[in-house]
Amino acid sequence: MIPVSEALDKLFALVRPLEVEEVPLLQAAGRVLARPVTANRDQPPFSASAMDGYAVAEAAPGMTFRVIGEAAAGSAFPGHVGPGDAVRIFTGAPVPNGAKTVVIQEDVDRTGDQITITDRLGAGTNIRPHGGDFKVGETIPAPRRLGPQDIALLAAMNVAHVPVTRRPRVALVSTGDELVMPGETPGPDQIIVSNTFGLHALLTDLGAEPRLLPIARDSESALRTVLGLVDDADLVITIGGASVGDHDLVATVAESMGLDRAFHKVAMRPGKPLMSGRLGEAMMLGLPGNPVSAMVCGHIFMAPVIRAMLGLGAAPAARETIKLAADIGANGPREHYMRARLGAGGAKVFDRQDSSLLSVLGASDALVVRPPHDPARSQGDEVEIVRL
Ligand SMILES: Nc1nc2c(c(=O)[nH]1)N[C@H]1C(S)=C(S)[C@@H](COP(=O)(O)OP(=O)(O)OC[C@H]3O[C@@H](n4cnc5c(N)ncnc54)[C@H](O)[C@@H]3O)O[C@H]1N2
Ligand code: MOO
Repeated sequence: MIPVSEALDKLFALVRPLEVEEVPLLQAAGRVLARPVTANRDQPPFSASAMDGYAVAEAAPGMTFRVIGEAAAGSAFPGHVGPGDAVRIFTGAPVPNGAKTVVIQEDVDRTGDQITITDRLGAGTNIRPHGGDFKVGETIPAPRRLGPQDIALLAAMNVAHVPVTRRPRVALVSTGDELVMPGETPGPDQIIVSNTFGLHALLTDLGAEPRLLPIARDSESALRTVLGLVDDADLVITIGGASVGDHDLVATVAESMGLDRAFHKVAMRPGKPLMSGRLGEAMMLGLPGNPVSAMVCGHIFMAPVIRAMLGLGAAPAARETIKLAADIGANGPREHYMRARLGAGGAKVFDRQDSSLLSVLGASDALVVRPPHDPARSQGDEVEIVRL
């Protein structure tokens, strides 16, 4: 058995970077920007009014002006604003030549084409300077996962096609005679595939492209057939059949198909029978079948691998330090990822930690990470957590 940190290093060494593709802006949300993108225009491209009102050269309470024209968003006033002139202006309109300030209409009395500034004059010019948001040559740095705000900025920069890292294609293979799909009617000794769907959701969240392959029954030939369907996947994830039982065939079959194994078994709880290697053109990750073990391995190993494939760097799941809300006992020889709920008093570790309990995992929002042989800890002690 190797420690979690060593397993992660071996996984990162197996990752091959993915190509860059250009996608239309509307498809870029959630994708990873692969190259810095540069603005090829200034925003705003002219000094613009921030308010509806009157553009003048100089403003003070009591001053009067003659309105000589109008500037609206999309149609500038072509002339010059001299002393005594005012141009009716609307938010977003180019500020006309000669105007130095915009007086908001609430601070003006108007009669015909004559305006008088009242004594309520507010502070500031109400003018957004040319290039005040961004200028030609300013960049959005890469790599970064593009959120809605980035998409708005890219649009303003007039970037219609965005260079992003291709989504990793991930094949999910469930193994076991006992498994049926959600919605089916299970036999008396069958259960429903669960963690495969949880991993599918996690992969979608991470920006990967997951595919469910048919469930592989517990025979070498069935598993070989399903593994033969992985096609062009970048990552093949098997679930179950990773341990030492007579029906745990994943290592045997994958090796017979050419798996170049990097490791099998990690000193962690849950997740001990994890295995990985390269299988043809794909990277393979063999997860334990116990539902919580598979999901914990999803967060601790699969998610960092997907981020590395996307070019976001080779880093373990982010940890934070937080206080314990109640005492916990000593840990054994494996790094333990304990299901816990965060609250005002800190992290409360659940009493029941069996790796089959999806209801406990569902009630958890963090994993408290206990180093091997960590002694008993008391309420108020600081521990490391990984948020779920
Ligand atoms: N003698 C030993 N027995 C076990 C050991 C060991 O070291 N010595 N390790 C235990 C640990 S730890 C784990 S974790 C499990 C992992 O076993 P497998 O990866 O071989 O998983 P299975 O035996 O196929 O399944 C375990 C459990 O999970 C259920 N399962 C499997 N796939 C799914 C799925 N996609 N969705 C929902 N549930 C699934 C399966 O029905 C079993 O109940 O081995 C221990 N045993
Ligand atoms: O490692 Mo197993 O994953 O403890 O249940």
